[in-house]
Amino acid sequence: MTDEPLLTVENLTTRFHTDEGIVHAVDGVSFEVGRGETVCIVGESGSGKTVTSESITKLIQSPPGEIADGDVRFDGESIVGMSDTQLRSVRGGRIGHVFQNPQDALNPVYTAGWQIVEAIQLHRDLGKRAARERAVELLDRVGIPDAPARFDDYPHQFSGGMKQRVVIAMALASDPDLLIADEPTTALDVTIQAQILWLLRELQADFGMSILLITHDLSVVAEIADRVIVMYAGKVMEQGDVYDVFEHPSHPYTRALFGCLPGRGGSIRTIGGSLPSATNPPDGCRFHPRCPHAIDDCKGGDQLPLTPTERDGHVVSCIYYQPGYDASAIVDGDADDGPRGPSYADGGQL
Ligand SMILES: Nc1ncnc2c1ncn2[C@@H]1O[C@H](COP(=O)(O)OP(=O)(O)OP(=O)(O)O)[C@@H](O)[C@H]1O
Ligand code: NI
Repeated sequence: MTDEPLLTVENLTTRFHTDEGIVHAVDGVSFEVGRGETVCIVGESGSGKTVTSESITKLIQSPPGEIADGDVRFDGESIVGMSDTQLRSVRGGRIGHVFQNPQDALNPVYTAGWQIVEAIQLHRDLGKRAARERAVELLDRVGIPDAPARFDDYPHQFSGGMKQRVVIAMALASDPDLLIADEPTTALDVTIQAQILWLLRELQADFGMSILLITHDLSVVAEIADRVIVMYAGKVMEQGDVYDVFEHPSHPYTRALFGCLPGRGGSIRTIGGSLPSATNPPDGCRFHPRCPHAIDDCKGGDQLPLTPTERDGHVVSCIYYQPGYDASAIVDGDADDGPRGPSYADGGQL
């Protein structure tokens, strides 16, 4: 064991080769997830959140996908260089993955209990009886009432929310060190969504695992994240401690996303205009065509590297935070809960 973070993603670059050209889905993304830490990725639809999370365990289908550059290190080992056999023991083993739609993760012809037993036995040398006991324990732990009786039920006998709980139990079956959850609640009713996210938070506290969570629900982010990564058009725009990002959203994009939070709740806001073309992204800052603060200097060169703000670990990729520029132009004059106004409401649809 070292002080190294559990997960280190460095300059991750994932592309898709399509008839329309090369889709630059994830372009030089770097971040870390510490041990026992919960990190949330937020950003509009299409910004590269899923591709980032699926690149971590090389779930990207190739072709058309390709991890063109960068490295992913998990507990000190490079995943990018792993063989398929090594990868299989990491996936669903030390890294659990919960996808958006529980339907896809469960096999309709096997009972819920059987599927969890299988997930347990895949990674642990447990006899049938012990694995069954553990499966019932897990079903109970994820909040399935009357778990011993529900063990023999088939997926269709569970409601959507209960199904997602079963999927989470499956992901926990191998005692993962990292749980990746990609919008685990989008397919569910609003009230159930909150319950599932609270469950994740409780499980994180119990199991001590790290969580990488992708969600559109900013009230959830505020509640459960330790750190937040804001992505836009394949790039990280801002990253920092959850309090810093919520109290001092610094990139104009983050400020736009957070802009219409009723109180501190709400979802990712719809911003005027749309994401740039993924095959032909703009030069300069990827957000400049939609940014009310854009100046000529934002329009050329590469996306700026993430530069520190005055808060520890809070970094932002925006020219206003570079020496010689004045960040107060972005932050001052906006309402406390972020920018509003015509420049963000030009009627564009996402
Ligand atoms: N198999 C694929 N082939 C071509 N392009 C793809 C493929 N998968 C993803 N992309 C593209 O990669 C970019 C990033 O997609 P991604 O699914 O990561 O976005 P996201 O942030 O997860 O969005 P959402 O919030 O809608 O889930 C998009 O431009 C998308 O169209
Ligand atoms: Ni996604």
